[in-house]
Amino acid sequence: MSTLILLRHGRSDWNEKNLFTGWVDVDLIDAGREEAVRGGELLAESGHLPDVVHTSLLRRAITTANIALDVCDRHWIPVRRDWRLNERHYGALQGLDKAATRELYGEEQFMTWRRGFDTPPPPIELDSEYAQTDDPRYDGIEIPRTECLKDVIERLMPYWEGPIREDLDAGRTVLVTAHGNSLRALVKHLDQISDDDIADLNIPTGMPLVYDLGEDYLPTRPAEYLDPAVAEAEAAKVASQGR
Ligand SMILES: O=C(O)[C@@H](CO)OP(=O)(O)O
Repeated sequence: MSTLILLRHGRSDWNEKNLFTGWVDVDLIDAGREEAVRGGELLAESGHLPDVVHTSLLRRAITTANIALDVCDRHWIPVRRDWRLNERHYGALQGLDKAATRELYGEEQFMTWRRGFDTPPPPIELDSEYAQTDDPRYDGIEIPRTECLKDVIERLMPYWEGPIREDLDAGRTVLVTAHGNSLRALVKHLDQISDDDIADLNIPTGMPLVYDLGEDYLPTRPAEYLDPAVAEAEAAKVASQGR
């Protein structure tokens, strides 16, 4: 049996401004740094101390992991980073205001783009200021121009089945610090959630979610947020973005 801890980054500048973010590398705001501190305290208080951390290549996830691990005195553990843990690429929506987008295109289209399983938003123009063209961190990677959740699952699963499982196999407590939609993809797999039902799942910022996994790398019991009341309130805020 092994322990997997999922942690969405703390609140970012664009979460605060209600903008579609995707692969744009925005920073945490102070409240997001505080969430990361609290996340680290919860790890320490609960005794769930990571032996290794996996992060995306985006600053908000990296900084959240650094802060949380510093607080629980695990700043020294090995770090692995991979683009496959990045947020879902939001295509041409990156940089747009969520409420304005909802008003312009209507509730149904807005929710299809935001939470639909297999409908990607329109692709981003390569010369958009919010595209990642020529970003050296993605050298050698075919950068997506847009992604739906199904696409995220496809690019994430090889990383789950490879580097993350390697660490679980070695008996390590694994912390994965990533994003709302890349974690929705992983939770969909772990909790075997249907393509329709995953639309209703929202991951709160900065709150550790702990899984006990069996031999088949699936949960042996329901996963737990380390502060369930705060998790519920924060997930409701994510769900209502754009309203
Ligand atoms: O904008 C984004 O990249 C994501 C996460 O912040 O938003 P949403 O919850 O709307 O998918």
